Amino acid sequence: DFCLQEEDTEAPGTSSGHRLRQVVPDRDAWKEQCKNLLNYIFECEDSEPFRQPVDPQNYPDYHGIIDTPMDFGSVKKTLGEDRYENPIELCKDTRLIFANAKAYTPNKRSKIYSMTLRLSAFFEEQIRTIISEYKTAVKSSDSHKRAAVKTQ
Ligand SMILES: COCCNC(=O)N1CCN(C(=O)c2ccco2)CC1
Repeated sequence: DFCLQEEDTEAPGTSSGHRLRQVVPDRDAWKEQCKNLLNYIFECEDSEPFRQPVDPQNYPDYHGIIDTPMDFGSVKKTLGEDRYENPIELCKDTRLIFANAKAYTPNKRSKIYSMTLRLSAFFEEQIRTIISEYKTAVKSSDSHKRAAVKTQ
């Protein structure tokens, strides 16, 4: 892992001349990665029933069965408004979309429910790397903080 050398705590380009270029994992990269993943999901036909909230006019029993409705439009809006702290929170909301469809569907062969099976398989494949890289970046930035404290 990366740790700060003595000279790294000084301002860049100090009297010590050139400095080693630091490669530090970016702990904010997950946001753009999730934006791109959501855009791809929005392009998928399978996401069509899940891009906006259910209209109770069309499904009067929906809100009696589903306690916490969720849809990809809401997830995208929350992300865009910086109301997710990390990709784990976004993953939790997205899994709610799939769990709601499984809870509401009258049977597991329904068209709408079958769309969530393909969509969730794809989402889980993609989000695992985003979360893994985020957790690595957080660990690395924590070690940077510990190293910096040591040098003070
Ligand atoms: C064009 O989209 C409008 C908003 N969505 C919507 O009305 N839905 C999506 C949620 N939903 C189900 O998960 C479901 C499972 C089995 C039958 O339905 C009910 C239908």
